[in-house]
Amino acid sequence: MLAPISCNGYSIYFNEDGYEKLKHYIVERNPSRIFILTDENTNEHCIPVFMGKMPADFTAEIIEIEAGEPHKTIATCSQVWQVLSELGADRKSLLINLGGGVVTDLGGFVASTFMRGIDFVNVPTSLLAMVDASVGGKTGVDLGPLKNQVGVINVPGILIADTSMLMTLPANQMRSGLAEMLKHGLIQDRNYWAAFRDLSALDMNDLDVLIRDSIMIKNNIVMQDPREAGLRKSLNFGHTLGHAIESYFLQAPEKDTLLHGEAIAIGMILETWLSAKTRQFPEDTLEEITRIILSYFPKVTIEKEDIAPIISYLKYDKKNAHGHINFLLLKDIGAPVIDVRVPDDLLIRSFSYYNGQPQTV
Ligand SMILES: O=C(O)C(=O)C[C@@H](O)[C@H](O)[C@H](O)COP(=O)(O)O
Repeated sequence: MLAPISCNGYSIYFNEDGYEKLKHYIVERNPSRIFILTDENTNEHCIPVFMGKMPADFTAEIIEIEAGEPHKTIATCSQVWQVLSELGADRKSLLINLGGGVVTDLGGFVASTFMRGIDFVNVPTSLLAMVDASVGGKTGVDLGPLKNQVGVINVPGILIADTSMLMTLPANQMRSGLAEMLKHGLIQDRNYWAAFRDLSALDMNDLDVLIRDSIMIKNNIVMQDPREAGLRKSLNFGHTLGHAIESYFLQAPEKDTLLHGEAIAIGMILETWLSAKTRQFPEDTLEEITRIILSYFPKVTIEKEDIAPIISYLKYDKKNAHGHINFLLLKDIGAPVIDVRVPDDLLIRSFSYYNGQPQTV
């Protein structure tokens, strides 16, 4: 059994232990009504798993939203607030967010604002939500293509990380979560990063431990800096350019949208290159990181004419201050440097580096 992880004001429980703790939590809090927020995919694949692990007399109203990043909007929140209201939710209601990062981000925000705040519980069902999105208290929605522009920091009552939820997850969604796990190694722990050099050498039991360790890396950072005054910015490695790329692909009609982790994988290559150019990050380690990331994430075509509009999205990054774009770069693996300014010509050249790398299968 994996031991629980103690966070700021709540705990993360693993697998079967999580459902036992949820049962106690419900008895203790005695909510007047229980609602489960889900999307069409998790309603089909994960609600049956969840219900199968709860007592036979457990009842809840299911609220389903449309799946995918384009639905992580204030309009979807309005619909959920409306349904909660129509179904008679009150301040003692409990919202269980059962889904990937869109459901846990949006559901956390809906719960934090409905009647000025009701209890919520996170049951992440994607790898990305399990190791990253549902941990640490960032909740919110996008503003058009701009990522997570509206939200609050607020934590769930408890979080269940049940790795059996991942059994039905498509391979591209598993890869998307892997990007955040790679990030946790790069910003904090060389040994953790090394575990991903050869994924074929790992089995399902290793995955449970890697997920637990990933959550621990993130949680250690969040505990020290819950409101992102400094250290927590390291969790944004790969996200300055990664979010800009994700936003650009979200709104470009001729482009297929990228999953969050797919965009962050590109962002990590670009930002490691910038680290080598501005912070003496070792060139041989840059080459290794690029090779490993590209072995998991096939090259994405970024044309010359895409680069300027991508860079223009950087002005919306939440780490910006006083009109400056602040990058999180690395001196080495496990040695983040916050608030680095990077000249525009280097930004453009970082894309040439990415585009010049050999294609992987
Ligand atoms: O929890 C954090 O802090 C992070 O930055 C983790 C990121 O991986 C995550 O994607 C987060 O939602 C992005 O945060 P944002 O503040 O850049 O929207």
